[in-house]
Amino acid sequence: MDNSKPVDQDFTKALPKIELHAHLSGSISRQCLHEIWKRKKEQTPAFDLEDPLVLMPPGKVDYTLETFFSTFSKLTYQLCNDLESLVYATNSVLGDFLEDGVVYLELRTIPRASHGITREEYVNTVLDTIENFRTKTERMSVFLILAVDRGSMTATEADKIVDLAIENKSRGVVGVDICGNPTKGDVSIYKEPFAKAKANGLGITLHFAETTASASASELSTLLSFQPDRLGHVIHVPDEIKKEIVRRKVGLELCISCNVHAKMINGGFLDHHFGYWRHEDCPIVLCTDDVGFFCSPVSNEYLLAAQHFALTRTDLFNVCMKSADAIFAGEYYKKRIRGMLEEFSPVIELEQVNWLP
Ligand SMILES: CNc1ncnc2c1ncn2[C@@H]1O[C@H](COP(=O)(O)O)[C@@H](O)[C@H]1O
Repeated sequence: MDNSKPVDQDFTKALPKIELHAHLSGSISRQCLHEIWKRKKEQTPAFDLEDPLVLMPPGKVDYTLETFFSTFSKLTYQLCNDLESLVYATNSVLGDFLEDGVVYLELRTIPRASHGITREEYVNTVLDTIENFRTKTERMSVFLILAVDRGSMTATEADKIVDLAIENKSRGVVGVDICGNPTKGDVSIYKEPFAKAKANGLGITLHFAETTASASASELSTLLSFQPDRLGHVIHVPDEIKKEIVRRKVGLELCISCNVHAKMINGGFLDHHFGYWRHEDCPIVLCTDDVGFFCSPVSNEYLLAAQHFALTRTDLFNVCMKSADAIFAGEYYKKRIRGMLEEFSPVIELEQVNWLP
């Protein structure tokens, strides 16, 4: 790898990347939300919601956790509340990741029941859309993680989500997650459903220590007792727990732009804990979290990491190589990602980057 060449957007876009922590509804672009809004407005002129491009003006990324969570209920979920919109949004999100040079995606979503749509229909629709997408391109492999919303779900509801995940393993559901507003809920109620998920061979990823409110010693040790394969965010982590995470070599899904813009960390990009974790022996996966809000695609997360932590092309390449260890889909896909990276390495030297299908 020629490190005399700078890390630029062309490089980070062409690099075969993986994304493991993208929330479906948070990844919908403003333009796509606008298109869904326009269609609804045409079908029902009395549809009483302001244009997403007004509610989420282009360039706005300063969502605090409070404004962030309320935007889903006030806007996104008002638009993606029918199966046609869900298909449209899912296709748009998949296309955006492909276009950004992602070669392996584990998308996550909370199966929401709404307006006559059951959780089963929601999951089936997303899986149908993914299956249809697979027929159009082989470049990007796509899998699904089903998420439990700690802000609203009971243990029985979490159990139902885990059952749905188990039932749909053969269709590409690879894991389960606990997400939602970290200032709400008691994660210990999900112990049994997550034990069932583990026993049935699903990957476990958990939102972990996102805020001080969700970083008490008891919450973190409860979450670690679920035997997670990966952790998301890992911000407010005491030293003893950091040691345990390293001992277990847990995969870490780090979301630099989200954490900086939402003020989940103190300080700016340079202060992000990527700077700490990159020296530890855990696979690190740079992730977008919610690119629809923070407007930083995966390629830009790699660029930011390079710019703020003085990383070379080889460093980024190595982050990608190691990140493959953290995927849920198994050895075949790990080899596939590593093979794509190996193929990419000489291509970059010759500056013949031409991977789009
Ligand atoms: C700071 N980052 C985050 N922390 C915690 N939960 C998050 C999140 N970003 C997104 N979500 C969760 O994912 C849902 C949207 O996608 P789906 O409707 O499931 O596709 C949000 O409602 C929220 O519960």
